[in-house]
Amino acid sequence: MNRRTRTIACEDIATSVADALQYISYYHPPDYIRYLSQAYEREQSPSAKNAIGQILLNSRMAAFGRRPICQDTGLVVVFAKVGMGVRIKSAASFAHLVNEGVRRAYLDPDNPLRPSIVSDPLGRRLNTRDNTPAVVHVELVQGNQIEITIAAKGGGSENKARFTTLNPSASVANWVVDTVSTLGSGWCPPGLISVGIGGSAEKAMLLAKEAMNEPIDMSELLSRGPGNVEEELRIELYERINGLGIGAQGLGGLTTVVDVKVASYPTHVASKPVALIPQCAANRHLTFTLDGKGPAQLQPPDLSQWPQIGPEDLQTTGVRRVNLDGLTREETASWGCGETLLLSGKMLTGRDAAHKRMVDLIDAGKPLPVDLRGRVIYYVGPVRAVRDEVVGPAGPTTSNRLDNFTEKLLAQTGLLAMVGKAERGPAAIASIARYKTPYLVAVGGAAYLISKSIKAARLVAFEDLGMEAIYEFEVQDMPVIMAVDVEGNSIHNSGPIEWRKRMAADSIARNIGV
Ligand SMILES: O=C(O)C[C@H](O)C(=O)O
Repeated sequence: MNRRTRTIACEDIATSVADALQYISYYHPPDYIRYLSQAYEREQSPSAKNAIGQILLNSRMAAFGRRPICQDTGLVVVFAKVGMGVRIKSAASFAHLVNEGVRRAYLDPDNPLRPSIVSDPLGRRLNTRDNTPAVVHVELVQGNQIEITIAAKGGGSENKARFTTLNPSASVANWVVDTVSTLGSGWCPPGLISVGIGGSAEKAMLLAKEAMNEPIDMSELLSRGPGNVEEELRIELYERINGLGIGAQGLGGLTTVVDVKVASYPTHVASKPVALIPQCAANRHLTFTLDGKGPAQLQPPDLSQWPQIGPEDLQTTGVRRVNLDGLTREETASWGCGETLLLSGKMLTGRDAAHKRMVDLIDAGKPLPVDLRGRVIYYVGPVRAVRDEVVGPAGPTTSNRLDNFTEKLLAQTGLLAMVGKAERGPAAIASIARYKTPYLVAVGGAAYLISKSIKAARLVAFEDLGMEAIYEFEVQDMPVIMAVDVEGNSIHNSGPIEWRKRMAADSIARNIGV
């Protein structure tokens, strides 16, 4: 190893961070694509297969179009290992240099990313407008280089992070499996579950967060067999989590995780801290090294490794075409759980902040700025449009964050249907059944593909909310799956149960040699 002190220019850090964030906004890691392609081939649940197919097609389109894989372009998380033989030529802090890179990447005019960070999280929750600040972890290590692992972590999967301190004798595997079974699918499976064990509370979380960026190698591990207790746990968790039958987008199916990561660290004799963090289908991370010779040189991945899935492969039989202009309650009542619909016509958008404002207006007895009667609402916060786009990537956001507003909105407005992502909670399902207002899902992680079915976008209300404002979209053949029907039946309840049973029956059949 070269032990001379090396000087690294501040510009190299900012430029490399900006380039890396642009790169991961449109290039999935090839290992994830390889594993997801295998999951697509293997999948037997039609809805889950369709969802994985959409994620793969979206990935290829994003890579060629150099536009974000997902509308949630993430919270930037950096793990920097700074060699003690490095001198950084800068009057500013390391975090400041990273944030300069973040700012440039998110405001890049060719591929603007969605600023999703709010300051004053307890109070006014004001968007910082350039996605700063990043979360930066720095470790001093031997050597004279800086190794930076950078990730853009989606909010939906981050929301499902969990932590516990177990008794030293308790089973980590049981806690992880029980916890994953309660997470629902807002974390956008198929992805990864990463587990950190030991250290202290914050150390366990960091272990899990860092481990999820390691290469995906579950097939290799399964064929060579475990070499230590961490690897034994990885295999057990991989099999048991997939055995839950959650499947892609929680629709029920064979693949919930393509890998499980486990990292551990010595801990107190009385303790067993355990952290769990899911990684969603918008799996975005990259590691690069700076050695004083300029910014990192990032080579595009070999896109021939991306499967050639086209829209024609995603048409399932019996797709129902729906005209949103002139939609009636009789028609929405005929939609059955699990059916694929292609929506055309006008729909409104609205997510967290717009829902809060609308319900505040209802509570204050004031009129809403837009009439929701007879309309369909899509829970989305898109990326800003560029060039000839009418809207940037525009995938669904997690619907159950809006459950608290649902009863009031359905009772007061005459809304006809809702489109979002993942399961609804019991109270929202009861409201859906009470007001006969079904709930549909679009595929989380297929945002660029979905944006291509949006033919026009018009700002309608709450402009100051930025990407959270209410728009009217005109869509053509936007693919969605019926998730909760007007009787309150939910595919997110029935799908996983069905696939869990099928997998259990299959493994019984295998064990008795049928
Ligand atoms: O913020 C979003 O657009 C989506 C969010 O990441 C979510 O998964 O709910």
